Amino acid sequence: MTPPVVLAVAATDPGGGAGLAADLATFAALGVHGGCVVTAITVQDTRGVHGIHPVPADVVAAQLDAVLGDLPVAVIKTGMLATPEAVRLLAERVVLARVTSGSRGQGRPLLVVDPVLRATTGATLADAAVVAAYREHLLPLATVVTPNADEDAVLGRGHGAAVLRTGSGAPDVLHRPGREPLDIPHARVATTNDHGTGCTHASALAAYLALGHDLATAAHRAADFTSRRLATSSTWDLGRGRGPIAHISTSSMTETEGVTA
Ligand SMILES: Nc1ncnc2c1ncn2[C@@H]1O[C@H](COP(=O)(O)OP(=O)(O)OP(=O)(O)O)[C@@H](O)[C@H]1O
Ligand SMILES: Cc1ncc(CO)c(N)n1
Repeated sequence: MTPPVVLAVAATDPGGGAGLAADLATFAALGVHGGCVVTAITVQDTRGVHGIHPVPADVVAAQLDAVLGDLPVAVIKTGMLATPEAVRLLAERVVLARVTSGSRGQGRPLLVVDPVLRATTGATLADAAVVAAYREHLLPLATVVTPNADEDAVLGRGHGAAVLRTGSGAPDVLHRPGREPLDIPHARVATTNDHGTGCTHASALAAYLALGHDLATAAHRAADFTSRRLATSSTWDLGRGRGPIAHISTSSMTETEGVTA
């Protein structure tokens, strides 16, 4: 069966924990085809972000036009967008894009915005101009935004999109316009091997939406998927800082047991 297509618009992480590596691994694990538009190359490791090199705006635009002009993108998931120009030109294309085949018919692709403003390590990943561009151009188009508590405070509300507020030890809370907030409980995993957790969670949410689940169901499943990945990485010893969240499952590790040992 032809899978739905989810397009990640985000940056690279050479260590493979966060950004596009997390997005594509999560899409593959959940059975959707993933595209990836690169907005920036980061220099980072599990200890911190050492450099961010934005891709020129016309090259971001050309990548988007290539994919959106060819594949039936059901859901667009954004991560680090790096510049206000990238935020704006993506928003312009989201308005014009149409899903030309697949389960969602002829409408606009759904839009999952993971506002990457700060890394787990505390590094700032977006400046005030990027935040302003999010507020003005992208958030009003979003199906759902997935800020953590800090990002929620920085971005504010009033843009009309649903908000799945994550992190800070409490359950995730899904806020939908005109409806009561809904708690999304998830099993808490005691681990510092969590680099890339936000990217993994938002990508799982995007994949479940592409598979046809409603927002509440997709949020429950994304929380469950993320907890299971953290449970897998909790026993790992990778990197000198906050190790990566697992992008492989316990069962795929069993399959390869002995091959690399
Ligand atoms: N230790 C944990 N155990 C279980 N779930 C977790 C844990 N840490 C985070 N999560 C879940 O993962 C999702 C994303 O987490 P969080 O909001 O902390 O990401 P983030 O701050 O955006 O991450 P990053 O900045 O690394 O991308 C949320 O659903 C959150 O509840
Ligand atoms: C590329 C990239 N995207 C997102 C994050 C947030 O964790 C990160 N550290 N790096």
